[in-house]
Amino acid sequence: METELPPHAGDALSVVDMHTGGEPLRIIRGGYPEVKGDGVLSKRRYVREHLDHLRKVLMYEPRGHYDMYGALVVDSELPEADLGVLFMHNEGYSTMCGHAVIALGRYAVDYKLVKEPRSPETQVNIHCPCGLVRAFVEYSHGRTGAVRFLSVPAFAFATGVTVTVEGFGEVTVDISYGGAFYAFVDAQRFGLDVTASRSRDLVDAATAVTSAVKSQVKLHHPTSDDLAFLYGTILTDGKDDYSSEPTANICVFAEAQVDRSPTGSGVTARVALQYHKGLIQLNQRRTFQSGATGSRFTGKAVEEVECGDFKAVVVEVAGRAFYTGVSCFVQEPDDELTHGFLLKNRLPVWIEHQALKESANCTFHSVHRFR
Ligand SMILES: O=C(O)[C@H]1NCC[C@@H]1O
Repeated sequence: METELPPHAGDALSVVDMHTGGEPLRIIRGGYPEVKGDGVLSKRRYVREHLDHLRKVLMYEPRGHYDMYGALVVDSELPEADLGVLFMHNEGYSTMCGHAVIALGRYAVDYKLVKEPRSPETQVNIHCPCGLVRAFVEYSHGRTGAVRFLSVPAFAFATGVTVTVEGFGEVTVDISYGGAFYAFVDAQRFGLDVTASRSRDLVDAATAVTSAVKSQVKLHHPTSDDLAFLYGTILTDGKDDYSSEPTANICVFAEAQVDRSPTGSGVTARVALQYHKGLIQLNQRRTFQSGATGSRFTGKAVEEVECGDFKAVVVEVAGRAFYTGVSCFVQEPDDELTHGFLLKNRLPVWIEHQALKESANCTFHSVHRFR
């Protein structure tokens, strides 16, 4: 189908839209300028400094929405990578995204970014900012299906850290890394239920925790300072002991953005945490359910590895992604809203004023790190 473009200026941006467990993924296919940089991490810095206006065009309204998520395929410096990728959301560029890896696995096979698809699974090596993630895409009779991926080394960073949370007092959290750092808290601490409470209440509690951890706990990653930041807070149903029943969680990341999926990097971090606490064994698979949509991923720790000083695990996460459409976006020079906008009603007022990102004049807890 040939699409006739309406009046516009500059390059049109073409995308393929997918969703994984309800979480959108807008994959940029064309119209994006060259991304400079020697490697995926330096390309991530480049787009942040030079091309951030295009993230807003594609993620924000009127073309996207507050919770839109995107991926830009880039060249990777790793010989074993089939593709590199940069992730984008309502606040910037994340370092890992499991729901995107699940969608990109299918996309890479369907759009021929890998040479020869193989049955029953085609391996797609995706170089994410956090490192190389190996995806395995079901492939049969020319059709792609479910995807599983093996994470970068994941580890419990600290458990039982008490922070002072605006509006809630002292809250004890665990912090774990699954390609991005998350704080984990049982939603019951706030009198909430991850599957039944109003999203607004879950967002307020999780955002307050994120803000507190960001200002009170200093994070560290053994391989790169670019990875050492808190991406969000995951509220759980507290069901961390092994069970064949699903356990639910909801992830609030970036600027109070709500993941509709069970969160691939969050499942990775949560499995690492459960393994660290001795609650699950290697190869013991658990099912993780999104508190937002009920969609499910599975996750299991498959191998013990080291990551700097940390005892880490490789986690396998599995899920399904689906195509929702293709679009071509344009801009008109006399449209005063063409650059994109967000309704600023998601953050609690006190956080908007205090600015989530402020890190100056913070007192950091020194936390016990696991070796
Ligand atoms: O599945 C994930 O890992 C991602 N979903 C949105 C937030 C995380 O980056």
